[in-house]
Amino acid sequence: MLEAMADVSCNPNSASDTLTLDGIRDSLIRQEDSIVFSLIERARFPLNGKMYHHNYTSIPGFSGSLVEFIVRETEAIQAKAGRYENPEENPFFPESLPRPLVHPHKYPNVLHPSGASINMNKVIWDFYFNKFLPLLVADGDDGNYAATAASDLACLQALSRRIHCGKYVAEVKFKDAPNEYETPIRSQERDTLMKLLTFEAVEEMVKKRVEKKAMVFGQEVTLNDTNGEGKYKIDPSLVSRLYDEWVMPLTKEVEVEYLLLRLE
Ligand SMILES: O=C(O)C(=O)C[C@]1(C(=O)O)C=C[C@@H](O)C=C1
Repeated sequence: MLEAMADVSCNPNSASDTLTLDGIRDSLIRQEDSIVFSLIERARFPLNGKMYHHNYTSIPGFSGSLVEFIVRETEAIQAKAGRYENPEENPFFPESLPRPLVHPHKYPNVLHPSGASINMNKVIWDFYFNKFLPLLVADGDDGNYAATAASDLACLQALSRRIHCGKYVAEVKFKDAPNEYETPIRSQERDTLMKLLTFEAVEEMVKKRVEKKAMVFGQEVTLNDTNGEGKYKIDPSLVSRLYDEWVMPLTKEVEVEYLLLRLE
């Protein structure tokens, strides 16, 4: 019998669920699995660099890279199916997305309304393609552009969802200690807010855990006892670096942005 698993979403499932820091941290832990698996999938392909060049494709009526074309088109289909009605989801190309065609699901929204204006996806796009991806995958071109772009999008969506959960973390931290947060919010002190919401010991645990997950999920599984010792599908220390340099700093950036708008 399957036991109930930690919920992957930060948004409560029903209006009666209360937001707690422990609950959100459990969701962030579960999302680590999705992120590590998506990176393992992307690493099956080489860089396939042509996909990212602006002038490589000549798609009628479209100007941009092939990966941008695929992401825009996929987001448009997913928008029609209601993906962005969920307050946890943020599109990479929010301009002119089609309206949902399906019956709307009523997502409880526990966030302050200004939270909806925070979208860090341009920064996520930039670090993912320009800094992180070349470290994750081998050089080369195997021509599997559509499949590679689909796996890039899976990574981007998993990272974006996790980073934007910063809105929920900030909401719960504010509700737990409004007196501590109100003064720096009123005087718009970013550095004070950043210090208040940072827990270094938690960050150290996150880095260690994601590195371990990359080892466990990315090992070669064989039927003898060796299990491909020491050979991993992605470099475990790179996953820890991903969290250290980009995922956690951007989550905190989302938290600060959210708090700065919290009393509007
Ligand atoms: O768990 C928290 O309190 C968070 O704010 C999340 C998070 C993270 O991104 O994992 C970010 C900041 C804290 O320093 C610790 C962890």
